[in-house]
Amino acid sequence: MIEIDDLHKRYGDKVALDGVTFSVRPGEMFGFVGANGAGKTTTMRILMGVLTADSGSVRRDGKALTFDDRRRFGYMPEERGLYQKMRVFEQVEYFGRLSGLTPAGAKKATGELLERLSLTERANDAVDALSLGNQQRVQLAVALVHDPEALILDEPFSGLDPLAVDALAGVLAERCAAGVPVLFSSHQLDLVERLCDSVGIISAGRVAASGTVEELREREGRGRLRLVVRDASPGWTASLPGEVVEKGDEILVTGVEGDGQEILHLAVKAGRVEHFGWQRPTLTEIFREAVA
Ligand SMILES: Nc1ncnc2c1ncn2[C@@H]1O[C@H](COP(=O)(O)OP(=O)(O)OP(=O)(O)O)[C@@H](O)[C@H]1O
Repeated sequence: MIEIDDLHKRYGDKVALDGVTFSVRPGEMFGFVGANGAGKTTTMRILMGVLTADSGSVRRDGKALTFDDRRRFGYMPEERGLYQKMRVFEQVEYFGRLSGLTPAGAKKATGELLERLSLTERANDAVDALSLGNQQRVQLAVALVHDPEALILDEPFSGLDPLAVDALAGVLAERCAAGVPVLFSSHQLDLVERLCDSVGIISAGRVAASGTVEELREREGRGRLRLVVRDASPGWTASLPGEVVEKGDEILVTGVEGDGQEILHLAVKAGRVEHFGWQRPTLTEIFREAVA
């Protein structure tokens, strides 16, 4: 288990982190989301030892992370960091060797990953001859080549086409299934919702909400009813409690207390109830609420 505990970090007068706490379990895919400047990169840099925190700690199974632990992690930094003139195969293999693989092991792992990320045909091209999306794939191969014990990826999906997104999602899911904790940041909330077991929403240097996607939807969705009432008598919604938004026959009521039976009763009296149910928010709606 990777534990991030009460991290504080200032850059001069600017408070970047104001008590960030969350954890990522083995085999868990954790999506780290937040507005620009919320503190995601700073948190991941501290986790990887690129930056030091003013206070707080980063632990693995209760023990402070060491240089050796981090060497066995796969990291994709925001600033990236490939040798632009080096060929793709050579580069991934080189990083594999740096992370402790044998020459034969590095060669084998590089070949497999390039195949997986559809880069085999570009294996002998220099990185600067590749499109940005393909450079991103190489960066991912570098993070993955040594079969890391944990993955810390800063916006790994940005700039990837849908096929590359699927390929990466498949690789990450496999690593998770093998028990590896995976933490990645992203602004693509639909993707985070689809892929992640858990999510942390960071806002102004604090974790505004965290938990499994299901927990968040359950928690934040309480009190939101959606109804579809056909042929209703005009103006019937005026007596509904809570905040009411109407779109034709569809009615969304928020701030509902109790089990909503009173609302159902009024709806049945007013017209033909075609739908009545609690509405669970999307991650985007939860995000908007959490960072508001
Ligand atoms: N080297 C630095 N010097 C001064 N301020 C910094 C530095 N790095 C980050 N900050 C500030 O710290 C805050 C957190 O930045 P950080 O890069 O961690 O956010 P982020 O959530 O990763 O944002 P984004 O989604 O835009 O990548 C921001 O206000 C940013 O301007």
